[in-house]
Amino acid sequence: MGEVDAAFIQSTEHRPKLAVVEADGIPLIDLSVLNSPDSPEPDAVAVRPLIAEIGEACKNWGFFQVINHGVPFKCRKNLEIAARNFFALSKEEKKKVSRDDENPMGYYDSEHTKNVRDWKEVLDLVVEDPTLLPVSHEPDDKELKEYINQWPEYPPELREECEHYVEEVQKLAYKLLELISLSLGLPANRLNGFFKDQASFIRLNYYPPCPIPHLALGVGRHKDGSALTILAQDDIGGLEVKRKTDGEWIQVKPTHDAYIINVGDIIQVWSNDRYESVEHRALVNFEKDRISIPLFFNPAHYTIVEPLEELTDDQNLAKYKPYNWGKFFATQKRSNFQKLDVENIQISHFRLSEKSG
Ligand SMILES: O=C(O)CCC(=O)C(=O)O
Ligand SMILES: [Fe+2]
Repeated sequence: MGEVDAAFIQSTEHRPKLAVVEADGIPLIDLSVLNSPDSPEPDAVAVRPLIAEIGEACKNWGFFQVINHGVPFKCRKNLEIAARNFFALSKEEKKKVSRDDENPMGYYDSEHTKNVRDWKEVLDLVVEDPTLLPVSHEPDDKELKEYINQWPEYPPELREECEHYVEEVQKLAYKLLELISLSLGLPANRLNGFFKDQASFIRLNYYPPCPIPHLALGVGRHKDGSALTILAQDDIGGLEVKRKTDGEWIQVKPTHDAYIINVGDIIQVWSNDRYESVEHRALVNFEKDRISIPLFFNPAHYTIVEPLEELTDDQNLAKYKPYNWGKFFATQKRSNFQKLDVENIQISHFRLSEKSG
């Protein structure tokens, strides 16, 4: 294995199978009905089949792809190119915008998922600059800090491309939240209100070629703590989703100009488990590098996440205790930065019934 650090090696059961599993992929959903010139109300009759399709995809997969989503292709392509140019810089140059204890936004190449090192480099940015989040995971510590973006000097266009991209993708996020609300039988705007002081992040992921793709992962298996994640991947492929029906790891084949949408932990809790946040991971490639760009759509730090009252009653009791989103996030960050010997915080820790998540 030469000089590869043992911290990257997955235990046997978590190593990827590199042989392709040909199987039913995640649903591909066409949003063109939303883009018709008279832009229909989200609850118009013409949109109902789409709402049903989204509801089924959220219930059965927790993951789907969308096409004809309204985000201009050029805007995504430009950000991808700028991201590539950033990651092509020397380590020394990239480290000028390293994240640190003071500012958790920036560049890093040493993340661990479930205590195994990920084969990736990352630039993390907040969507609202600055974004307020708790300083500490301690429940009684009310102090907040500002998360601030560190923009690299090179390539100079990265900032503008990123801000433009975020603006466009957020429109898609709000449309999807409306459709998801409606699919749960709620008013279209029921979920959007939580995002007023949103603590959303955009992450530029870069996966360099890897000499041991059968032993390591770009990102180890995990669920997103977000409400919703909107992911752009390039045409290399590598994302795998754990299929709910049989626990098999299924590849998400790159589809031109599609976005991959996944239900995060927060929607799982809001929906009282009608929709589930599903495990996923990213494989790496022996020859090729890969870029992916998730936008983690999160509510304000002060949001108390709990099953929505409209979705619970005497027959369908709340399955989770309320939790504070900012504290959840701060706890997660704490165990990501250091390689802690504790299990990362999960929504299952707030579960009221016996079933574990
Ligand atoms: O690179 C990918 O395809 C997935 C990345 C991911 O799941 C994440 O950054 O949370
Ligand atoms: Fe993820």
